[in-house]
Amino acid sequence: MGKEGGEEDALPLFETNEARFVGAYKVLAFTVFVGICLIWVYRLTHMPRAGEQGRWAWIGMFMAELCFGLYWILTQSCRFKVVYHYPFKERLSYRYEKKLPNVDIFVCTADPWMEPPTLVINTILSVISYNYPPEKLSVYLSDDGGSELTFYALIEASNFSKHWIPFCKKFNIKPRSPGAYFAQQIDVPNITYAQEWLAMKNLYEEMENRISSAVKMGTIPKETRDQHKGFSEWNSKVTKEDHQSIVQIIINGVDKNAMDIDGQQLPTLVYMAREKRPQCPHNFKAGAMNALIRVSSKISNAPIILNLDCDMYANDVDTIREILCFFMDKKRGHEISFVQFPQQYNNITKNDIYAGSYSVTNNVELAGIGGYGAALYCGTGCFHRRESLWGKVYSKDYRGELNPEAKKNTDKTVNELEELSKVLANCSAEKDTQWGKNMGMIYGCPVEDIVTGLTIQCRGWKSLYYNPDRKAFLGVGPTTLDTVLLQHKRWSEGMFQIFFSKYCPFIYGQGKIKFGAQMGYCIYLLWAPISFPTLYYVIVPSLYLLHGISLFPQVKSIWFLPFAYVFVARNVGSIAEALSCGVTLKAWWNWQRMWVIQRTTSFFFGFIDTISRQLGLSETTFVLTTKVGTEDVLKRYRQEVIEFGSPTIMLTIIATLALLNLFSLIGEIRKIVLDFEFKVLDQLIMQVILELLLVLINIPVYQGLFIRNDEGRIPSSVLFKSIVLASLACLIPII
Ligand SMILES: O=c1ccn([C@@H]2O[C@H](COP(=O)(O)OP(=O)(O)O[C@H]3O[C@H](CO)[C@@H](O)[C@H](O)[C@H]3O)[C@@H](O)[C@H]2O)c(=O)[nH]1
Ligand SMILES: [Mn+2]
Repeated sequence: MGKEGGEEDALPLFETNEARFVGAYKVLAFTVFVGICLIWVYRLTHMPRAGEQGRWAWIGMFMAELCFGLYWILTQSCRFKVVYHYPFKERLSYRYEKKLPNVDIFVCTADPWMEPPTLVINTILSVISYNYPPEKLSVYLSDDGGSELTFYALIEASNFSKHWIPFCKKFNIKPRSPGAYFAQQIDVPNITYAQEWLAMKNLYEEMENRISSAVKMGTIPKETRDQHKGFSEWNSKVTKEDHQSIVQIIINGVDKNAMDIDGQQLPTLVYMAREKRPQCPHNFKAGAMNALIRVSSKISNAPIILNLDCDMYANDVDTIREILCFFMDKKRGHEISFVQFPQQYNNITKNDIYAGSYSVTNNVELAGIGGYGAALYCGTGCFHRRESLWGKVYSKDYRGELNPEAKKNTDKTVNELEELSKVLANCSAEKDTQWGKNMGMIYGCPVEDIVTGLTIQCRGWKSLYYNPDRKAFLGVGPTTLDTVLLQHKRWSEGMFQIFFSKYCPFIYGQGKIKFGAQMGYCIYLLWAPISFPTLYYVIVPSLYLLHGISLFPQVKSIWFLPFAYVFVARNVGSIAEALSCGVTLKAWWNWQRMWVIQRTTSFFFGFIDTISRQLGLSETTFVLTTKVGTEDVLKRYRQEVIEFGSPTIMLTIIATLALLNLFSLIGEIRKIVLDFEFKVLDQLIMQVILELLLVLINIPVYQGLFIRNDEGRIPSSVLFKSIVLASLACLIPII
């Protein structure tokens, strides 16, 4: 190879390109910015004088538009810096195949009912069969549910993996989550494949049945129980909230007898339920992750860690090799602390009814923040360098070698390792330490991921966002409106809390991360307060319309132009962005509905809860996202019919606002038609258009209120309350 090999060695392992059309976008953004400034000028110069009707409403409109405008500016920096990375995995294999580092994979689960064990083991099976040397792979499951059923499912999965891994490798199948694999249509290339496919499918279904019946009956088959010593950890005293540490090495990868049916070595597989005591705060997922970091350091101690939620199976087989191209690149690799993949779901419907595809967030915003070297850590689908996650500060001399010989505890027996690890999973392991502060995941915030990523970046590390064509991980997206709203409430609340804390990117990150990245973070951190201008815009113009008072310029006025321009340019731009991300126009429309609904409910309550926590009135909680639904609910989801479900306050707000918009639009139309008040139209046209758009967006809400009679409609108690509330609002005297 000689000279050629030398040249080959010098080539980078990945390349980074900037997105096209950024220049054109900047021009468009500039014109919108001018438009926004003109709107502000109009509001200031045309304000009704003291004593005139509508003065206060006008000031409110100005404040709302000021907030929208400033928020829009925040969303620009990331759009100026969108980059895409391309790894060269052939170069990696060519150069480092013999020196590949060990990789630890952490999967977190927290409840066997909301996160069924079959779902969990599908994720485990998808990663245990990665196209990567098995002796270098260790998979850990953290079970915050402390459930014997999950442990049992993991034992079943370990037995199944002995068949599954050879099958995957023999036919090079994708994806390697058996559930997802058998659910897809496949072409059968030959008879051997067909036979083995069928045999494997049966094996999988038998296992699935055993697990579901164990879950249904709440008991574990006696023969399995007798086979594994681990079950002795569960006695009548063990509950989800109160139990000792349990660490069970189910497959010990260093044991030469741990083989699959083809005689190949198996990856290590570990079950962990950290100690939980009512008096000791467990810090939710962050606590689980920190326990995993410590426990794994005793068992496999790999320099690279992949973190996954239990519903996120690996969809590509070569992901580890791709991210190693980033970490092992000679020039830039050593600075990189983590590589984040987008959070994507495999159950998104064609028109994305709950806006769960995050297409624009994933393809544009996150890629753009990544362009500033500060990709956000989003909790799942993220590969970390163990050292930086542990708390190391980046220094210029750091070489970033991923030692392939990292210590594996070959000299200790499984029992010894388990006993050592249990101590590290105890509550006392963190007493008087920096865990949760400067080490591992940060505590005290419902979005531990974002704040942890930020602290890592502020220790000098870079992070990279990677969104490959074939999706690397796929999870289960929410299938009811309730779930979406609760999830977004947790997120908006957690993120606003960061903004308010010492971790505010503009203070904590000052001088440490780029200004563009500081702005990028705030797009999300300010979700909660953006609820106020939105609520204002949804409520006040419609009340004033009812009373025939105009809050916008007339069509004939020159000031009509900036409003019209900003409205059209923003929406055309946003549609173009959406279409370029490959979504349908209807999906874009559905996003607008979710945008209004989330801002007026989830984000609003997120705001209230953040404030009440600041005042010490409530504590941090973590409401798990449900990952299962009844057949009936799933059917409606597939038909893209919104599942309104139970009578919550949030639902009452949604219905009340929708009715208010409807009442004011009907009132106005009535006036125009009955009283021939066409001249009013000229004055009020913008308000009428605003109401019309809101009413059109809310059509599914009216259907849920008045037309539908399935289980997912809006309950009649909510209908009643919202009619009363909206009518009362119409009677409010206007000042
Ligand atoms: O006490 C807990 C609570 C949650 N989890 C796990 O955390 C993950 C995320 O929970 P989920 O209910 O699915 O929340 P999502 O909103 O879907 O999660 C996103 O947002 C969270 C922060 O709000 C991050 O922790 C997640 O990684 C990110 O995927 C799941 O695997 C849970 O099993 C625990 O291990 N322990
Ligand atoms: Mn989730």
